[in-house]
Amino acid sequence: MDTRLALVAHDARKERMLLLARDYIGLLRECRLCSTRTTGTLLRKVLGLDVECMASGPLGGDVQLASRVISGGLDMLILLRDTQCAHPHDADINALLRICDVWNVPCATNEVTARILLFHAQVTHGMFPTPL
Ligand SMILES: O=C(CO)COP(=O)(O)O
Repeated sequence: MDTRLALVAHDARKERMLLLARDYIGLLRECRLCSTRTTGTLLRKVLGLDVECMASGPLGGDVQLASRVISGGLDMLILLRDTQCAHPHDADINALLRICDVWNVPCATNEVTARILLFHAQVTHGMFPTPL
């Protein structure tokens, strides 16, 4: 499977991201992974995953991921969002989520939806419905 998957977690969700990634480690090893810098570094160090790192979120990493969606280079986004505080780059986060909707890229912003998407990807080998 060659699914191109972006994994991003705000600080308050990084622990949950690691647990989620550990649960799906077999699937993730078969995907092409990219992340914002701090999330990606953690996934590399703690789980040994091969992750391409963009800039950190506050430094524009979400915008880099949005650009990748626009150029057709991303199949799925998991962005575990911290809803309890404002972020200096809220505009970038909203842009990334909007661009996923514009381009019909499956996108999860909470852990339960992320698990549903990963389960689906596992069962279908990364096949998502194509819009008509
Ligand atoms: O802020 C983020 C996404 O909006 C995450 O960035 P980091 O992975 O660099 O912490």
